[in-house]
Amino acid sequence: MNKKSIKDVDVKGKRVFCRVDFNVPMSEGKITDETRIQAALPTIKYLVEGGAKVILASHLGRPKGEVVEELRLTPVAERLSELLGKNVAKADEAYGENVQAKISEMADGDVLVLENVRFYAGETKNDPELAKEFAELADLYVNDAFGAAHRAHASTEGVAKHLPAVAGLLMEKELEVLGKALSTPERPFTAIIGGAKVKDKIGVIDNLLDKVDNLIIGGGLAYTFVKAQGHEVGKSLLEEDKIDLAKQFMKKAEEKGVKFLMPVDVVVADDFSNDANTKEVDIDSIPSDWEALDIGPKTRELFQATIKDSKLVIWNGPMGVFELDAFANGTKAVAEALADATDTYSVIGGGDSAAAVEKFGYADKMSHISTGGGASLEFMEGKELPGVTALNDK
Ligand SMILES: Nc1ncnc2c1ncn2[C@@H]1O[C@H](COP(=O)(O)OP(=O)(O)OP(=O)(O)O)[C@@H](O)[C@H]1O
Ligand SMILES: O=C(O)[C@H](O)COP(=O)(O)O
Repeated sequence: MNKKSIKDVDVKGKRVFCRVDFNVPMSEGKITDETRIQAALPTIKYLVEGGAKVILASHLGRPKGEVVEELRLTPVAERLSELLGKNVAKADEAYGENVQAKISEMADGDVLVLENVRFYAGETKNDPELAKEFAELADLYVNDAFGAAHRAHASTEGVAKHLPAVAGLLMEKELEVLGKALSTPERPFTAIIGGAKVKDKIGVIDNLLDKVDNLIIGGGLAYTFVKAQGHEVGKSLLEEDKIDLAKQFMKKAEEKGVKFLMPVDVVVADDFSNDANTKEVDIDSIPSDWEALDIGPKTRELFQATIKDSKLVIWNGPMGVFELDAFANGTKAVAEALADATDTYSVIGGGDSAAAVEKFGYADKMSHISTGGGASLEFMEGKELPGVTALNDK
């Protein structure tokens, strides 16, 4: 990585404004998945042990510039305190006099969690005044929020203009793993792209076609490709305006010598529910009033065999509606194959695929699960991440 990290600077006695991604799923005031808090611990511990005054900033949800009681970071600060085994202070604001006063009382190694930065309208607008307010609080800026690095916001980008700005350990690891995978991949290199819409994956498919040996397409977006191949898709997800693009992608794959793998059979249902009537059909036999909600058994085998023969696999997006048990087998089969393929370096591109791997109990068998959904997708598209660009070069 050509950006400075916390290992390149002295943190002792410094007030450190550390942007983390504590955007965790919550239900009735309880954290339902603390992966992102766990993922931020190495940097927080490094700063604590290094004698910094650790000021943590994060967003939670999308409160749109207003205080939303359910989106306060208080439960996160409480959980962090348990995980660190030490007192963690919490501010009810993210800058200003009260926060300054709290910081002035901090001893080296103390931790303070600021309030949700998205309670201020200036955050998502990347307001320079808000960025300056954040900078006023600290001597050093650390960005460990890989999950929010694709956002040019005041706490992810603007603040870096006013302070020495370096990456945290999670940020560094994410960039190293994803960067290495895309620049010097071990081969055969396979990308598995699923999820709901072609529209969301155009950039990533286009960029990966320049890099991979095999491209596997599954999930709801596959049916636009199936239609482009000339098959009927019934009531399956279809983006009519992307059929031509799907054809172009298949042509590009052929020109580049990329093996393009699509579902050869599917599980169709007469309703979008666990109780629907279902059947397995070949890809050229989707009934007109049924929808394909998962890949079928032959496809599972085909995809699993390709995974087994790969040295590196990047996976983004489920193969079917994995939230419903009746349509989870395809996604489960991919997760299982990755878990079994001990010689294969497996990179899970965050979001729903990460949730699926967790759900099926294979998380600890994966080589790397990214904490970024949108961020990892933009990285795989080859886009610059503003939160990374803003950091100081080595
Ligand atoms: N065949 C299908 N028909 C309808 N929906 C599907 C199908 N296959 C998968 N999905 C749905 O796609 C959704 C996931 O796609 P989406 O593009 O939102 O997430 P993702 O690809 O994991 O991206 P992110 O990383 O941003 O979460 C899931 O909710 C899943 O149920
Ligand atoms: O959950 C995420 O992907 C990140 O925390 C970014 O959140 P956002 O999409 O609300 O900016």
